[in-house]
Amino acid sequence: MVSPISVARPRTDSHPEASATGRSVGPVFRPVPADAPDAIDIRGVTFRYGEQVILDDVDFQVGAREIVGLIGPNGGGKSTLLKLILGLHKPAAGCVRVLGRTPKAAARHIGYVPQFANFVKRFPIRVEDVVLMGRQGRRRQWGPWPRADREAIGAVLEEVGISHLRRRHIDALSGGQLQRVLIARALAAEPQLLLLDEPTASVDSDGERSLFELFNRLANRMSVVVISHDLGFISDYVDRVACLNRKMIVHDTETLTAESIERLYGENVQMIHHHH
Ligand SMILES: Nc1ncnc2c1ncn2[C@@H]1O[C@H](COP(=O)(O)OP(=O)(O)OP(=O)(O)O)[C@@H](O)[C@H]1O
Repeated sequence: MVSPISVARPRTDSHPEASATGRSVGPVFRPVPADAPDAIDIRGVTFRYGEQVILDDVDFQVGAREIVGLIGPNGGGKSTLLKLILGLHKPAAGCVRVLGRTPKAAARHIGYVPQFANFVKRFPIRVEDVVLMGRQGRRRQWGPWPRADREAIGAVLEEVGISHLRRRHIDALSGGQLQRVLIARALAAEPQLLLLDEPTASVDSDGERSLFELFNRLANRMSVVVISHDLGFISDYVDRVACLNRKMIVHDTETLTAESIERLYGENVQMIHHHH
């Protein structure tokens, strides 16, 4: 018999006023309008670096307030797919729509947490300065940050659990703390769609669980796509798992099994390690 990896996808922070969709009520819960566009609608997308086909006729949809895990072997094209959603790459064929618009038009409503290895720590700046950077796209004038922005990031720091680090310089942070700072920076933009590229790569397993709980909570008010190599965690906290290895296969987590993953990739995704 084939055993499912997980069937439990509880929403954290559940509340008696949970909506008809079964979603729990988060801090700034608003019902999903019936006509809300998909957060991501990718159809027939092909992308190449030179001659190398990285994405081959990929379809991928993510609904409003859905949380989707994106898995697949190293080099399978996961980061490339996020870059297409961000409008940093253009497809050779097919169509990418984000929040009902072109990626470029949607960009300021997308929060992006890049792979940790890409972040240079040696800037002489504090946590709050990094997080305030996330407000830049909403800014109307230069000069000191208005009080409203400082208050907004106070709420974000609290939500991400790093209020106590607000005045700390970033080169004094642990990997897990810095990861939370980057998540807070993305949330400071008040995104409708949050993209996270391996946000738990440098975090221990307690930290990883608490980050996945946070992502699950955030999906009460935004759509979330999280890349991870850790199937055990991911399947506990997401609505669906999408498997990408040049081609895309999307599962409901209730039908995803270790055997089906192995069949698709010829190996256990949990055993794939990152080499950055
Ligand atoms: N700028 C680039 N120029 C050429 N090839 C690239 C470039 N960036 C990535 N690639 C190649 O594209 C393929 C897909 O890379 P991508 O980073 O999207 O994979 P991934 O699934 O995110 O992998 P990982 O799990 O290792 O992060 C890889 O073969 C990679 O070497």
